[in-house]
Amino acid sequence: MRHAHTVEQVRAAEAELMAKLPEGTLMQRAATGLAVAISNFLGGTYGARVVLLIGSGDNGGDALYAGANLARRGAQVTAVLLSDRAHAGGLDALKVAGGRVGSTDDIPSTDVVVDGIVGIGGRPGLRAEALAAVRVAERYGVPIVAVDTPSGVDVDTGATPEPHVNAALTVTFGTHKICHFVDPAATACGPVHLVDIGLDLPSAEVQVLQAADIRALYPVPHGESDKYSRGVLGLMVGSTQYPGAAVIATAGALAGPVGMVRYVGPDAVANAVREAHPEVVGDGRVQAWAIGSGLGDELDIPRIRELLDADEPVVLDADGLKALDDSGDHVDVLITPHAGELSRLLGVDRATVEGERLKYARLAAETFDVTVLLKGATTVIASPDGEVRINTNATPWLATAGAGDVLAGLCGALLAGGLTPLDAASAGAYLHAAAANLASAGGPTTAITVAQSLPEATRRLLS
Ligand SMILES: NC(=O)C1=CN([C@@H]2O[C@H](COP(=O)(O)OP(=O)(O)OC[C@H]3O[C@@H](n4cnc5c(N)ncnc54)[C@H](OP(=O)(O)O)[C@@H]3O)[C@@H](O)[C@H]2O)[C@@H](O)CC1
Ligand SMILES: Nc1ncnc2c1ncn2[C@@H]1O[C@H](COP(=O)(O)OP(=O)(O)O)[C@@H](O)[C@H]1O
Ligand SMILES: [K+]
Repeated sequence: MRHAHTVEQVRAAEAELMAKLPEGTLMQRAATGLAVAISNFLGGTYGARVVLLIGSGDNGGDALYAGANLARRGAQVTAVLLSDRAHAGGLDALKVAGGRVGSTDDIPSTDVVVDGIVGIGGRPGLRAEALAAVRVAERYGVPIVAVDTPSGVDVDTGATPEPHVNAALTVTFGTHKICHFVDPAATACGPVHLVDIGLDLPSAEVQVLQAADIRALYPVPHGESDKYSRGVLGLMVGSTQYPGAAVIATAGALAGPVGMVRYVGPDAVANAVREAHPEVVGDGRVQAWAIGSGLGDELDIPRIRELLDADEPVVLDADGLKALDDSGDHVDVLITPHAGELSRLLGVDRATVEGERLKYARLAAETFDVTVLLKGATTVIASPDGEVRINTNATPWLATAGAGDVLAGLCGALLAGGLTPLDAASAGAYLHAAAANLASAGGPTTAITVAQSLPEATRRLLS
């Protein structure tokens, strides 16, 4: 599991550790890890040209000491000082190692720019001088390695309301920060490399589950299992308007851990479902529901509200979201909106939701007392008790019609298999993305192919 801590948590852990260590130890650890990462990024150090963009704080200090390290190993290192103040010890170390102070004119011919403008002490946005330097790097296509965080992003929310650095690599220290996982800032980080500096941290509200975590959650059948005890899922999805949604969601459900799937809907659609999936049966007792994908004209809000109020857990998707209200106990409900659907639920415009995905996923979880799975390039999952999980392993090829129906069916199956809404959402998002990676293999794919790749993705996870 990966953890993303807040700036406040990082500062507290840093203070505690610094009190026990000789002054400067943490910065040296950070700078050494940073220098190694930059050297690996460049594929070597000797003769490489490195420009450091230096702000007024310790983020610049990290960059200067890393620059000194690289200069000692034969790199030509130039610092561009963007503020009246620069970390004095770091600047001296750079000069002693043979580095020099230069200007933005050095940027076009360098191999890499190191963004030591601001880290966790920064406010969103870039001041004029910093912005001008970053623009030169962008204009000349020079890759930027960000120190701790890409300068200009909002570290604790992942929002990017102002201009910011777009990094080819981010090297962070001690723990991940929220901006490393939550879009749009996560995209601005590029790959994130974590350097251990020995911080002792409390539990984090934001987590990214890894394969081993999902494996531990997955409901694997055992010798005593039968099709009922494995869980039965009811599907209320698709319509004569969108029969494909029913077929696709059913494919997602059957590729989950359930023993049986029941389909409830118009005869013509039920026939289409059974033609594609003969194992599907009709109405009856279930352990969970997946409701809403492609319901179109079939949307029956009173019936959906009855099911939301009943004991069985529910995945509520797409059109079904129109039945959600903020009264009643919905802790066993998982909703799976994309940003547009979440914006309608909350009465906020879509761009605002996309700009602060973590905030609005959390707000919806709190307002409706549900677990929220907010779809997108990175998926944000927020539970009503404040826990947040981010899924980061998807491919943009997954942005294809019907992919959300597969996810709703799969999450329903995981709920029917006995997982909590938070765990069902986590395992669902992870496996959905893993299946998409198999289905796509770097090229176009379809929702049905993603569903068909789920068993193999699950097999690889469990083996
Ligand atoms: N914590 C840890 O465990 C460890 C931390 N370490 C490192 O320390 C970093 C944090 O350093 P930090 O506290 O000195 O803050 P930092 O990010 O350098 O900003 C400093 C100043 O920048 C300014 N400024 C603000 N916004 C701005 C903007 N938009 N554009 C331009 N300038 C802006 C503002 O000062 P002002 O100019 O307003 O007076 C602010 O005070 C951390 O990210 C990591 O790299 C590691 O060495 C070891 C372990
Ligand atoms: N840029 C992207 N990168 C990775 N995954 C994405 C991206 N955009 C969308 N997705 C994923 O693709 C799926 C699309 O679902 P959805 O928007 O509901 O489509 P539909 O309604 O057509 O089924 C979601 O799982 C979402 O997280
Ligand atoms: K930075």
